Amino acid sequence: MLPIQEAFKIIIDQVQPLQEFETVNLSQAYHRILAEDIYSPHDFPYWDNSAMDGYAVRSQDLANIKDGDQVFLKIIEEIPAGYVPRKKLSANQCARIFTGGMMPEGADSVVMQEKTEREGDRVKIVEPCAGGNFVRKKGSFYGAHSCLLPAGVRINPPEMAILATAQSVDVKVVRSPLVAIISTGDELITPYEDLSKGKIIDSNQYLLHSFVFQNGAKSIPMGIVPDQKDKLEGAIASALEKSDFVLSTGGVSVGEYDYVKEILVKLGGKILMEKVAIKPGKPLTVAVFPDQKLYFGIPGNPVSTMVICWRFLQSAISKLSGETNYYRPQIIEGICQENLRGEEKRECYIWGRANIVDGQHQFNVSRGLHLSGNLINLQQTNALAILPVGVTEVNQGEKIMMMMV
Ligand SMILES: Nc1nc2c(c(=O)[nH]1)N[C@H]1C(S)=C(S)[C@@H](COP(=O)(O)OP(=O)(O)OC[C@H]3O[C@@H](n4cnc5c(N)ncnc54)[C@H](O)[C@@H]3O)O[C@H]1N2
Ligand code: MOO
Ligand SMILES: [Mg+2]
Repeated sequence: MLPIQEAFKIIIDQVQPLQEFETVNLSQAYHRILAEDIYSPHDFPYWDNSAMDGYAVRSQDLANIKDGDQVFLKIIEEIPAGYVPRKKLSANQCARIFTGGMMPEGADSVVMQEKTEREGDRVKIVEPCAGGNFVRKKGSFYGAHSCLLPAGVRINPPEMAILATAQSVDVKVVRSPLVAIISTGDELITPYEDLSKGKIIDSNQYLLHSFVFQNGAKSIPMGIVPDQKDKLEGAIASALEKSDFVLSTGGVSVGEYDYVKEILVKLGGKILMEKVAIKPGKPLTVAVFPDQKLYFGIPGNPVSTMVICWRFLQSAISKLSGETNYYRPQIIEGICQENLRGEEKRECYIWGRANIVDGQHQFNVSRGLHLSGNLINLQQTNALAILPVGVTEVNQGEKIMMMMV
């Protein structure tokens, strides 16, 4: 059995980021991978502006105020946001200004409204004021022509805002990966068919489709393929032709009808792994084809499928997508809330939830049977406790590493 770290490295080293790009409108750029560095001709902020509602002042007029002093400044202009000031401040003058308003010439500071008292066209100020107070200086966040976003990041809400502010309305992104999904098994039916004896509903198709979508790729559903060599060979060949990655579930163990491996070899694939020291998910089979396409033969048990997705496929799809930072998922330390059992030969992943209690992460195991066929108690999982190879017991109150999903 291949250790998990080695399996992960083999997979990741095989994945080559897509080198096909397209340009999309800003409104369509969410969740895509940026394919070029973003620069802007603008300074950020664009101009000196006020961070508060108040009065734009010359700080030297207020510098010497002592306890009990009162200084009156004459208000010569009102500057709402979006208005261009017309007047320059002279000694003992100020301008009424609102948050986001452009600073007038001569002013170097803003006194917030709450620290003032208005008396007609004058304002009374009783506290000294330092230069630069509440002024957002032009270019103080980022200077014009500096790189605002590097290629290879996923465009999430903050990046959407940056693209908008840089006026990058045509965004060069990486083509979305295409991931074909095959469910293998004579026992499988769709959720729309009547459940007849001996059958089982193909839940993996739905799990994988949503997982692929969640990870920013497009799925190509290939449906259910029976355990018949010719049909499976046809489906696998067609999936390889249409997609960047192929994911299938089932048919990778040692049973008489587990045909996936021999078909992969027949179609010219090189098997990179067929048994990984992971529980659940041991018979994970990965093959590479001469055109470098990767095939993931995922064990059919639903929890095994999900754990393989979380442990290996998030990173693989991310790297394929062109994301620079593709290491997933995050692993953090927590305190185990019950006794857990591991194995001598496989790294075990036990599903549950991590919560912060008294500033510390705690791991709570999901109720119900922990078997790789029980997909029901996988719901609302946000963490899997990791018991490394040979750690057969972790007791309540002990530290444990958790994979956050
Ligand atoms: N003699 C041995 N038997 C098994 C071993 C072993 O080492 N020696 N490994 C076990 C482990 S661990 C796993 S995991 C499974 C993996 O089996 P396969 O990948 O070949 O998958 P199948 O046999 O086709 O199915 C396993 C299980 O999952 C159900 N299934 C399959 N596809 C779906 C689907 N699309 N949706 C929902 N459920 C699905 C299927 O009905 C089976 O119950 O092998 C063990 N056996
Ligand atoms: O590895 Mo299997 O996935 O234990 O059920
Ligand atoms: Mg089998």
